[in-house]
Amino acid sequence: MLAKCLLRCMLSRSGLREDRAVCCAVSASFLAGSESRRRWSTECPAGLNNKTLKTMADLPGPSFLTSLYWLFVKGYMDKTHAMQIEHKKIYGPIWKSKYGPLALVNVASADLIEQVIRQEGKYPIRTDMPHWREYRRLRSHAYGPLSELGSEWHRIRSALNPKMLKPKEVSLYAPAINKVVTEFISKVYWLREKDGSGVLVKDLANELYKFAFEGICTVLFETRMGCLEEKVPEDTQKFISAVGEMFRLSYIVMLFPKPTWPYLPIWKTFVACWDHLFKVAKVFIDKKMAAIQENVKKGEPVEGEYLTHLLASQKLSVTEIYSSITELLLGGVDTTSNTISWALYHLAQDPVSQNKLYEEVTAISPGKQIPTVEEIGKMIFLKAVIKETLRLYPVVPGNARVPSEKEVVVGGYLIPKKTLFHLCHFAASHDENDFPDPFAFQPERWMRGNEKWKHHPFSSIPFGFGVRACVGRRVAELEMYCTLSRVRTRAMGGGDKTHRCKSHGGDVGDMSPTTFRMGGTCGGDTWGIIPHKSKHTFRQSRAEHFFDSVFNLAT
Ligand code: HEM
Repeated sequence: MLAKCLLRCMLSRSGLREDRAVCCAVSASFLAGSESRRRWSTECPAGLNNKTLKTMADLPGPSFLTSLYWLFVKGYMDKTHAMQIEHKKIYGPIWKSKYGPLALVNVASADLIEQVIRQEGKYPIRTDMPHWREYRRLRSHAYGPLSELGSEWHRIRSALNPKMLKPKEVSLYAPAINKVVTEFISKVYWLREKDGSGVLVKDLANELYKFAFEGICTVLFETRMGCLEEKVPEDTQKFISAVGEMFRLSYIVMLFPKPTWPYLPIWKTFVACWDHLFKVAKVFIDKKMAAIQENVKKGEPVEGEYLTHLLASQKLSVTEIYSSITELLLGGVDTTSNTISWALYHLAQDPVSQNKLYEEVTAISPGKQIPTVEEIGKMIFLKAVIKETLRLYPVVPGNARVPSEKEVVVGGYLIPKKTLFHLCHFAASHDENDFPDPFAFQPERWMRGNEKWKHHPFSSIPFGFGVRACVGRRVAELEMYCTLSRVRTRAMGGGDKTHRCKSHGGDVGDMSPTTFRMGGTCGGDTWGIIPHKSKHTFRQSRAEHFFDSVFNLAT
């Protein structure tokens, strides 16, 4: 049982954001796929048959005790993404990890990740999420896109997808998202003025969580939550904290056998977090339903975007809508926000890229105007900055798949069905064969025509791939593009004068009236990414690192 718990814990660590949905990250042309890519979905590779294939028993990998040693003695427990790279060096791109009687197969190269995904079946499964499902059973809630499985999952996704994934539909959210961005920028100015130094925004990560939550609520409910106001409504601030706490406890709950859960104090807190998440979502959904009923009573047309459309389509029951919306809200809190934090952090460190972005944005969308969706579409470098940020700091550093329909062939090994595959995205997106100097921030890698652009299409798939990929991808991208294209920072001091790390001392260089510094206590209680000058790491514990990046607002 301990073994089973540890296994779940490992996956939860590395694949935490596996609990959060994703969309297809690869272009339509690639989705079409070449013959050589397709062959993996149906048959063994040429020249191999079941007799020449190796089996699970032939896979290299650490023993149970060795795994424990890595986690607890070598200290990789809270940085399993880094362990992916170390294990790949030792065992190669495919290895098994044993946890007592259980074994999982790790794949850590782009081509092997592709092979697994192409054989994932009609209704891909990440993991069975027993603790999330148990909560829903306890409260008689329905399952949502993150927690549902099989054909029922497919039915839910079919209802949620259209207004989330079709670029034309998603572009309709731009004006609403831009209003939130405008408020965010004003808030940054206000916080900067309010601070004694006149330049520092102390807790940027938290400001971005609030911004992202406001953004997703605007899309789903067409209602403002007031997250960016001076005094944040208690329920919404609590929602943000509950997301972090729920993910933190998710990981701990899985350390214990299921029969013990009802007796654990942390299970009670875990349940309380979910109760709050469901409660907040329900209040907003009920308000929207009442407004629709009112319109119907008055004989007025029922108009609106995401939730209105979902309710009107009647494809999901009301309880399914409660659960689906709750799970969508979860995906909107610390995904885009952490990515924006990291992007800003790197731009602050890299005046050349910062200026390149500034030049691109101001050339395509001159003046102070808000870039249109069409203009954003032309901002190639802006998109490269986000892609590079997600390559370096994938929101989901390790995902999972359980091929449930039939045995699969991966890397010349015949693997029985229902085997748990750990997709080591962090190792793949830091492979120097695909990305030379893999830890360096180089947005140019993503510019077509650049020699460095040549990488395997599965080497960095931050939103996943295929039918189970992130449902929020298009909304997330729009939100990140709108934000970065409007913060419009321009490096003025040049060199290292444009950024100093408070934790490491040193002054902050030139302080023009258009300069602001952004500090952050990072990650909070969530599996956050801590932007910090000298310590890029994924941390779970609350940390007080400041990243004091200096920006010169060129508004
Ligand atoms: C930077 C932003 C984001 C990233 C990098 C990201 C990444 C991911 C990834 C990797 C997955 C798993 C995909 C798979 O297993 O193949 C996922 C799933 C999911 N994401 Fe996102 N996500 C982001 C933002 C969002 C947002 C804003 C929402 C809410 C609108 C969202 C909602 C979901 C949901 C509901 C799932 C589960 C989908 C399913 O299982 O069918 N995500 N996401």
